[in-house]
Amino acid sequence: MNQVIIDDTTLRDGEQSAGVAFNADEKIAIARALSELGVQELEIGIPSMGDEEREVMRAIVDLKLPSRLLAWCRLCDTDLKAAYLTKVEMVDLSLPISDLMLKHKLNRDRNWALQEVERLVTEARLLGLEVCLGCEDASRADIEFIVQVAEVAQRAGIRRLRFADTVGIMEPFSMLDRFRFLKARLDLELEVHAHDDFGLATANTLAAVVGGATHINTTVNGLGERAGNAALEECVLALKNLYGIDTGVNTQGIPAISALVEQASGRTVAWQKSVVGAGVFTHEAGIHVDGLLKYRGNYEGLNPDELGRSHCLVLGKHSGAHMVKSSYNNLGIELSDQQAQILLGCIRAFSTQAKRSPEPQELQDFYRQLTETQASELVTGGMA
Ligand SMILES: CC(=O)SCCNC(=O)CCNC(=O)[C@H](O)C(C)(C)COP(=O)(O)OP(=O)(O)OC[C@H]1O[C@@H](n2cnc3c(N)ncnc32)[C@H](O)[C@@H]1OP(=O)(O)O
Ligand SMILES: O=C(O)CCC(=O)C(=O)O
Repeated sequence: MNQVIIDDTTLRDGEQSAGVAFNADEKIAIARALSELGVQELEIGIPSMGDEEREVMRAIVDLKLPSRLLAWCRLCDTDLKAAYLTKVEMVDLSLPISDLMLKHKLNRDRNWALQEVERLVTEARLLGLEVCLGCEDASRADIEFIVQVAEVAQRAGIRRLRFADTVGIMEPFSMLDRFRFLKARLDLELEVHAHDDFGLATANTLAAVVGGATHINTTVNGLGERAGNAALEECVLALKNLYGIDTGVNTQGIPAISALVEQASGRTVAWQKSVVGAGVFTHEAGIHVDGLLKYRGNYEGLNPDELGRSHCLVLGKHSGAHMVKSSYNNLGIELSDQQAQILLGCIRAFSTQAKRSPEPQELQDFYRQLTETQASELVTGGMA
């Protein structure tokens, strides 16, 4: 299995999520945190956005982080010159490569694309910049034309080709085919950039890796245009656990960076969001909790220890007697089987009505009511 380098684009495509705007301090903090986490490459912004953006990018460059820093550029002189001013090491020079976008976005044709790629890659190399050729809308492009452009670009000095599923329409089997094809035809680093419009960004990214991608674009919490990009946390954990690929990312630091980006972006992470959601290691269902109490491995696909997190077992409508006994045990109360069944009924009724788990004090109250009822029944029975 090939090695995989993460080129995280939280600070570029992540910030493109409508309504998200990081300030300078937030951009710098996120760049620093990603680098400390072990992410090897960071796409830190779009220099052509103006002086302010360039200044922040330059400030990130000045941090001298161990990660390689990239800038995103359109295929034009102004963007390239703006990128040069930031002193980043590498640019992603983006060509809308489908006939659809060449015609309907740029009003250009394939010949123009080939000439401009050759000219601008040459210029970038003369400026001392490493180049990734970004193929925007690659999923709707003629793959033979992608190869033709890549060959021209390679002669001009690119080291990498980015295949962007700009509108998020790929599915894993087609992505696998495309990357196998590109890998067979090109001797270049290959990068995948996936969007989550159909919920397949991570699956498509993994498929690209199997097909030969050497680099993957990710964003923290899956932030990004529309439905977002492939989530850093999902890709890292899936590559590690399902494919045996270590990306060099310290998984223990993932919850903290997720919280940092959640806060800076103003985009709340869903409770059940894989890996980083607050509830993804919380269990209520009786059969699962019983299984976990007996042996964690029974219901553990992803080990929360990898993230410095732990399982959380809660009482609710779907609980079973084992969890009821265990919860009361934690309060120093030993329940009989019969008591556990009665209290389970109380807990179910409470959770359905209150839409939450009972607090320890409420469990104590249920128990007190139960024992008082049992005592009075004993007395009544004795008097009868
Ligand atoms: C798929 C992606 O995610 S691509 C990245 C998208 N990100 C962003 O757009 C966020 C930041 N963008 C911006 O700040 C601005 O759009 C800027 C500074 C880049 C450009 O701003 P403006 O010059 O005002 O142009 P505007 O955004 O309205 O239009 C885009 C122009 O770029 C052209 N363009 C778009 N992509 C490319 C490309 N890859 N290469 C060359 N030209 C391109 C469009 O055709 C249009 O040019 P036109 O004026 O000749 O029709
Ligand atoms: O061309 C690229 O670098 C990819 C740009 C992008 O963000 C996309 O196509 O979704």
